[in-house]
Amino acid sequence: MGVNLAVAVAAVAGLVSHQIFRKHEPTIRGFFAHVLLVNLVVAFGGRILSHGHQHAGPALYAWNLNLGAYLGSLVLVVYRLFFHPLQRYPGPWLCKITRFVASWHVITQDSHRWMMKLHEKYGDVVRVSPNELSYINVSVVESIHGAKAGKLARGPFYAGDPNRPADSMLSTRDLVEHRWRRKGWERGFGTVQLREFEPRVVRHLDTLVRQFQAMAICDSTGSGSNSNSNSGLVDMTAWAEYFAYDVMSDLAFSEDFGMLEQGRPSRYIGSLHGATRVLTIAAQTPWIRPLMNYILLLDPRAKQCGLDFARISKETLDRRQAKAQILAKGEAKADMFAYISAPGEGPRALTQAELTADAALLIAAGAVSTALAITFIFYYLCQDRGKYERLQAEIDGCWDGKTALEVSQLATHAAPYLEGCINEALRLWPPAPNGMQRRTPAEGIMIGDAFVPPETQISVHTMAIQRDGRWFSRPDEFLPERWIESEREGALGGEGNSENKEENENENKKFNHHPRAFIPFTIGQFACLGKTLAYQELKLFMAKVVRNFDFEFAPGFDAKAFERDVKFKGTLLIGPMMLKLKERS
Ligand code: HEM
Repeated sequence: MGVNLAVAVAAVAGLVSHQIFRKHEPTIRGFFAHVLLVNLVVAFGGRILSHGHQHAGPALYAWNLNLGAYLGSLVLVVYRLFFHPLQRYPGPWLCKITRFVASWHVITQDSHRWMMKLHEKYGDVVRVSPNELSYINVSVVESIHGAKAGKLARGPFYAGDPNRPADSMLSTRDLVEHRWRRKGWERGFGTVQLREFEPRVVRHLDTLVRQFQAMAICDSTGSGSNSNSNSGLVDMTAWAEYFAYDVMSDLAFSEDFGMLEQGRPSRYIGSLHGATRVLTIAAQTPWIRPLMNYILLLDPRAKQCGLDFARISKETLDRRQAKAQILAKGEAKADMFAYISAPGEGPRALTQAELTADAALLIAAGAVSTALAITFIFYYLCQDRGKYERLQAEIDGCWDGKTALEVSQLATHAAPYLEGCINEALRLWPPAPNGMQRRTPAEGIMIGDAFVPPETQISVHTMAIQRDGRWFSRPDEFLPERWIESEREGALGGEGNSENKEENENENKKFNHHPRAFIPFTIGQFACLGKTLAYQELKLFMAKVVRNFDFEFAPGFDAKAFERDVKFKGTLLIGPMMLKLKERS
């Protein structure tokens, strides 16, 4: 009886499931409804077949229940492997069945490397989860993220923390809502605003230089100017963070955390780092979200960090709103928040909860990535003295070190090598290395020459495309020269997949690079709003610091281990980078 029933139910369930799911992946609710349906069929069938065996009742029902759940899952597995609309896309079979594999790599914090390996093995498109595709071909970047991707909303990854009182501009998944909220933000990032903000960035750099001078070993004597036995040693990871967070809190809210002055991190950084791991895992795995509160009970530290982060963001907003009167009268300098919170053309005013979410986003989005980029620039420059000296010579030629420093002195034509160094660090280690998840619309979409069904998650994997030898020759090497047109001339044939004449010419350059495969800030409607500000900060930082100091790895610092230990937690996560600094005479 049991085997016959199992076969009959599996066949019926298979047919029904195929009809229900044939166009797209089931939602979690859909899956449970499906298991329930199979259960009903099993229970009903079991009841008929058990007629006359009254005593077997409860045991038989339990058996039916198990069988129903088992068959329901089995049918889903078979469906995902053989009948799913994405079944023809390559990928590990376990990833086709369950999202848990991808989630596991987020838990172990190595998802960026895992994704790169998947692309190496399976090629341009990989089915990384039952309902998710990752791409690395340059020809689809525009369709997924660029001008042609207007209908692609952000994917469920962005739904994030179920406990959050409101969405920030970044976590809003509604296209219309995102568009009008982003307009408010854009006002704070205009050319005029950035010019006004510039002296404030330089002021923080002056504090940093003073602190480094106090730690530096005097160049002329070679002896320490500081009695501390650690004199001359700095942790660039930490100081880059102090700089980036102080700048962002100042530009965003007209106050700074005082990290550069005090030479130690504020609680804000600790709470942000502590809170993001669980949030990233939850973002990756939608079914975990309802369980978030229970998971946090197992990790009280993460829970406390989350609460601290929310509290500090709220306090910052409260202080800023208390100052609003003064700012309105023009007695204090405007900041980004003045623009974001000003009533715009949107259909309604932002709620207090939305403003708090945006306040947290403003500092976190602005500071983390900039700090990472600074550290990686030093990571590569300290491995090659020739590159360090070339950059130093270029900066010496742009700025005398005495007059006020302005970013206009470091424009691309004047300091191309500096820009090349920044681009290479962002190419090799994009702070947000994994793809920016998008969801296909209800009618599905063409990506390249293939139709991708409705409600599928898709993205271009940033780190994998930026390290692909077809788009960047010698892809794992730090070569700032590849961004300087005159130095890209040369004999080496490229390996690029050319699509037109311009790209054929590109292939014959010595350092082949494909501008459309360089997407550290992503592109299109969700592109980074702070890109220009980020270049401004990075250029000013490098000019001030490299003009005044020489750096090398501290004795005993293991550069290979530093790189090997880079992890992913929403953004990259790196360890301390100890450098020895020396003031230039
Ligand atoms: C090297 C530095 C930076 C990098 C590599 C970077 C990268 C990115 C990326 C990849 C995104 C898309 C995120 C997503 O869709 O999930 C993004 C969004 C964003 N970034 Fe940046 N960013 C940097 C610096 C900054 C700075 C200095 C700010 C200033 C506040 C900023 C503000 C934003 C904002 C507001 C968004 C959200 C845009 C939207 O939702 O429409 N970023 N950034």
